[in-house]
Amino acid sequence: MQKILSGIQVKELDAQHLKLSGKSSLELMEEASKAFVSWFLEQEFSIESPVQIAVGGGNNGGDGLAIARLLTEYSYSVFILKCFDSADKLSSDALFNFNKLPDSIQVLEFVDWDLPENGILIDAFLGVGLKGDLRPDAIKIIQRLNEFVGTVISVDVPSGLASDEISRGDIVKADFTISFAFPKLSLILPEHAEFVGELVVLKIGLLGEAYEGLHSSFYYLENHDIPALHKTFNRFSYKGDMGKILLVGGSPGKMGALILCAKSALRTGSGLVTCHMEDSERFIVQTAVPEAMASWGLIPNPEFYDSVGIGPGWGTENRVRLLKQFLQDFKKPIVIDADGLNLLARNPDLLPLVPKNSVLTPHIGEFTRLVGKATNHLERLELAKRFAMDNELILVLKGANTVISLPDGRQVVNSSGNKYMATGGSGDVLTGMITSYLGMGYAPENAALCGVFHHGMAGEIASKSKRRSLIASDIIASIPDTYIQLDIS
Ligand SMILES: NC(=O)C1=CN([C@@H]2O[C@H](COP(=O)(O)OP(=O)(O)OC[C@H]3O[C@@H](n4cnc5c(N)ncnc54)[C@H](O)[C@@H]3O)[C@@H](O)[C@H]2O)[C@@H](O)CC1
Ligand SMILES: Nc1ncnc2c1ncn2[C@@H]1O[C@H](COP(=O)(O)OP(=O)(O)O)[C@@H](O)[C@H]1O
Ligand SMILES: [K+]
Repeated sequence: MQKILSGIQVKELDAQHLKLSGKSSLELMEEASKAFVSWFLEQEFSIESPVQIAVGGGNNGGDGLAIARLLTEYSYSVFILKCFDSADKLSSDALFNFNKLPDSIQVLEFVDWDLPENGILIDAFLGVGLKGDLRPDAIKIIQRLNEFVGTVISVDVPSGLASDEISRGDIVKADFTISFAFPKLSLILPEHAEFVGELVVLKIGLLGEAYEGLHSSFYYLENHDIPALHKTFNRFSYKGDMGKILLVGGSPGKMGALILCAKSALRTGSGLVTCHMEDSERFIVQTAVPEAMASWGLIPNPEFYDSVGIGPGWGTENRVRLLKQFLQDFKKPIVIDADGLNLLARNPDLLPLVPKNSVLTPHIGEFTRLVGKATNHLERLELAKRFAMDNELILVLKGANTVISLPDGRQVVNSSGNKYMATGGSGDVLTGMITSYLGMGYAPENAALCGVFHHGMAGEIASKSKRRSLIASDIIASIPDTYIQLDIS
């Protein structure tokens, strides 16, 4: 997994990397710009769309100038919007690229920019070199860039966004942010979602010795990390190897949550799924998921199960005794979600009974009730880290970039998923997936990482054809494609 570095560390990395690799900063700029252009070409933006590039005086602007030159090689008509005073104020690498601009590129003074109605705006005004509060002239530029109605693509970070803290005020509102090597921490904070748009991280050769030497407790979970986290099964595997799991949840009017959870566990690979619910509700489970078994009343013989997921749609009335009894009897890691978490929040004496390395999956509301209130997401992540370490639990804080806090203090930021997954029942699907992996004997950390990643990826696959029509069942229907795309048997 790639480490996520702070803005200060990024500076340190640049300097160290150039020293150790023998590369020049100009070579690195060319590499980043080429990676950007490859991504740009993959999007198949119309060649008819004019491309305006807002260029600042630092190396972020330098990237913009190199991108301009490269894009003309692919027949795009490119305009430079000069957001710097004069060429002698450019950083040396930016100046080099300014002097290499082909004649076909028109360079416009920013004040003369006649805001077009459409096309593409590449924002290479300010990157991670932003220091302190924006100067008044920069604020004006950002406000005007934000009047543009076409597609806005920010290079490295949306201009005006600070790298390590919560930013407010004037920041470019991008449709896409194309960052290099690893995401800067501020790009994954929900407070910044309206500025970052869709986050794309492109690999450039910045991840050598210098990068290895820098410490961070934040990691970024991506496609290529996933196959190694999976267990393999052989041809003698039988349904017992694939895990016997119990899902406790549902209540009158909320049986859908348990049903989605059971279906998703089965699609993830569970061998044997039993749903535990109130007596009166068992027929709906048996009808909706014939592959699952039903149980009600007391939980007989809990030791039979390899893992257990508790909470989706369960309600909180008259549940404490059953939960307490169960936690006293069951010693293997489990998954707790939704009303299971609400019960823990109301009965903190139960928390020490939760088996070590269990996976708790709150959304922000449940997190606030269980762990505490935070004034911003950075503070919330710090609370999450402490909670996971102090209780020796794995805390999955759900959201646009779900963050998995591990008992050893590492915090893993998920890269998969999209806004179309913000739909009722999508969390229940995740609970089924993580419980399924636990039941298959995955280490709890790997179960949480695989569950979160595959869930987001299934959402992405489903949304290709569904967009805002996506419902939680579509996520379940796309779980098989995640195995196919990641080549997992
Ligand atoms: N890691 C690297 O070495 C690479 C860095 N690259 C690019 O370089 C960027 C960083 O470049 P720099 O360090 O030159 O910094 P930037 O270009 O991000 O910022 C420096 C510019 O911002 C202006 N500025 C700073 N604070 C300001 C404020 N408060 N109000 C108004 N203007 C302000 C400065 O006057 C200067 O023009 C990255 O974001 C990335 O785009 C890429 O070339 C790829 C490789
Ligand atoms: N904007 C988003 N981008 C990516 N994933 C999202 C987004 N919004 C929600 N999700 C994911 O969808 C799921 C929603 O879970 P939850 O809030 O528990 O919903 P529910 O209670 O309806 O099941 C989480 O896994 C979350 O990470
Ligand atoms: K930028």
